[in-house]
Amino acid sequence: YFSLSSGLPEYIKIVEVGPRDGLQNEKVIVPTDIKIELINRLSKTGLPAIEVTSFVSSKWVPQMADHKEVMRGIERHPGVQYPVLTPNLQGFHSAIAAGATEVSVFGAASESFSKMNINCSIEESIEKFEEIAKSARNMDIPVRGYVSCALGCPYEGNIIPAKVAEVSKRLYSMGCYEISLGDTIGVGTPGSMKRMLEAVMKEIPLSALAVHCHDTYGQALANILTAIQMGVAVVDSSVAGLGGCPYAKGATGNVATEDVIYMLNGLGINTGVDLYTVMETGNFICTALNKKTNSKVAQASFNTGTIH
Ligand SMILES: CC(C)(COP(=O)([O-])OP(=O)([O-])OC[C@H]1O[C@@H](n2cnc3c(N)ncnc32)[C@H](O)[C@@H]1OP(=O)([O-])[O-])[C@@H](O)C(=O)NCCC(=O)NCCSC(=O)C[C@@](C)(O)CC(=O)[O-]
Repeated sequence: YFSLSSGLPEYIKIVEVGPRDGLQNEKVIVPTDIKIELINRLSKTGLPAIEVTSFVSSKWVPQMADHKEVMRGIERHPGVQYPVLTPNLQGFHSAIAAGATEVSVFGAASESFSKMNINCSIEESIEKFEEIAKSARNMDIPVRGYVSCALGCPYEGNIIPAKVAEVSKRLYSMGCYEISLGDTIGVGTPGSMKRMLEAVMKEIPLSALAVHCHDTYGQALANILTAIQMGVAVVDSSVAGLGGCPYAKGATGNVATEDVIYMLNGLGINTGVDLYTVMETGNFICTALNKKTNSKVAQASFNTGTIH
């Protein structure tokens, strides 16, 4: 739904990826009860979707080894989606057995990244995702699809928009209800975001697109603004700007949920999310991890004691 006056979406759905993308790269294993409390607190902020964990190999990503316990331990709030990452049928079946009701498959627009991240080529990954999509369809489980390296790859550098469009189309055609376009290493700019989205929008309805921006080069909010000006109405973000992919060296955190909400509030766009409660949750997880928040809005508010 667009506001006629601004040309921007009236409502933006925020997909909170902090408990998964935010924590997966933390070196010290975060206790399971802290992860559960983080998700329970996030559930009370008005966020419509919270990515809980990944059903991946604990040898590859040790931080996500407690996926079953986290999935089983959280309180689920009505109206909130709790997706989990599943790279293959094995992960899908474990996720469902642990009570997951939505899954995400995660592909890439770069061959090298696909190999490094999930140990198979793009083509092989599509076959695995098709198996998941088929089983999910039979069980009425919604599947979300990620495309990593949409604006650049840590191994290959530039990625052409046509490749992003091609992988996105394959995920959409197999039944993914939404395609989240990941700027995995945060190298994109409003220019490259626009070119990439123009290519993807030729293949996929705008209503099925999301953007997932990392802030490595400080471009995330500008890139998100570009995407929403083009009509994208789903934005992934991470509380306190935690995050980074273990297979994308040097990639810093995801864009902070607090900063996205602050920008959207300023644009008069509804998210249904309470900024103050998200900031308190950011404070909770940063204290638990003994680190400083990456959210500029949280830093400013704590420094000045006010929220604008
Ligand atoms: C995909 C695999 C498992 C392939 O790993 P593999 O070694 O090729 O798997 P395999 O099928 O050959 O099996 C080898 C072993 O892994 C086990 N295994 C096999 N599958 C599973 C599973 N699902 N869960 C648990 N265990 C599993 C399997 O049971 C076996 O165990 P063993 O017999 O040796 O004891 C591996 O490469 C992996 O776990 N990769 C982790 C990838 C990951 O989590 N990356 C970070 C998330 S992606 C991201 O952050 C980007 C994103 C989404 O945020 C968007 C963006 O910013 O771009």
